[in-house]
Amino acid sequence: MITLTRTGAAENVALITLNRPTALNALCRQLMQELSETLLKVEHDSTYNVIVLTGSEKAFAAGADIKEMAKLEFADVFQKDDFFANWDTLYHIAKPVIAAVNGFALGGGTELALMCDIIYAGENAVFGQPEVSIGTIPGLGGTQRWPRFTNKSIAMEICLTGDRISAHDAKEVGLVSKVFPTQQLVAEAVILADRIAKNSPLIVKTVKKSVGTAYETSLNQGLEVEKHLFQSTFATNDRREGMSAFSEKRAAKWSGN
Ligand SMILES: C/C=C/C(=O)SCCNC(=O)CCNC(=O)[C@H](O)C(C)(C)COP(=O)(O)OP(=O)(O)OC[C@H]1O[C@@H](n2cnc3c(N)ncnc32)[C@H](O)[C@@H]1OP(=O)(O)O
Repeated sequence: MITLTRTGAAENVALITLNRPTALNALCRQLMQELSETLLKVEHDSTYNVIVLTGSEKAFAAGADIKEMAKLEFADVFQKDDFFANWDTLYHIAKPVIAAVNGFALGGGTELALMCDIIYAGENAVFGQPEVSIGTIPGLGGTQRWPRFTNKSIAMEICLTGDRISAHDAKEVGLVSKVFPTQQLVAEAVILADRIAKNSPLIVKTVKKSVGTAYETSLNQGLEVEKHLFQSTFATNDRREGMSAFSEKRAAKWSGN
């Protein structure tokens, strides 16, 4: 249900594709287990620097698997076994993750994209949180990340109505950073991944940690974390190399330490 392809100019971009076409990439347990395993494999393989997560042209993911969920009771999801085990692996990956979203990204599909660091959308992308229309609520971060990434009014409207929004509307409200023709989307996401992958993986990881802190703390706490992370780069060879290379007018050669 998941394919992993090595790509990018330097072959250091992991293209992870959700591949369950018969159910529009609905996020069943097996798919999420495989996704989690693939993400951890890439995370621990130093030959990969950046991850691009995508689906098909028709669907990034049509949400959690409703047919699987329909059989569950409260005790199943709360106590007996954690229905969301492994679902947030994506959010804890230290390497940058770019979501390349074409087609339906509904419910858990939108929430999966919201766990990524950057969202690029194809012109046919559709985002939304339709859980309210099937008697439940977003459970993978939708009610928390929409207000942080857009604003309260947009978040409430999306989550209370279940309405879908287009790629261009998603860009307008700040959910996605760029919109591309559907067929170019993945290539554009890989070009972006290449630009990130040209930098030191060590420093890229530090940048991700610092920006991510802005969504977890107060401004003052975040500024304190940023200051310490900035200072910590002065203990790295890559910081020395980057500044020397600038002065010597040459390309930096990163050692990753
Ligand atoms: C914490 C997270 C919670 C959640 O995420 S709750 C789920 C939120 N998502 C949704 O409510 C969306 C459900 N899906 C749909 O509304 C529609 O699909 C679409 C609008 C996305 C596409 O409609 P169309 O193009 O007509 O395709 P089709 O015939 O409905 O779907 C093709 C096959 O895919 C299965 N499928 C689609 N979405 C899901 C899903 N979320 N869970 C389980 N199966 C799904 C269908 O049932 C069907 O299968 P078959 O051909 O066997 O009838």
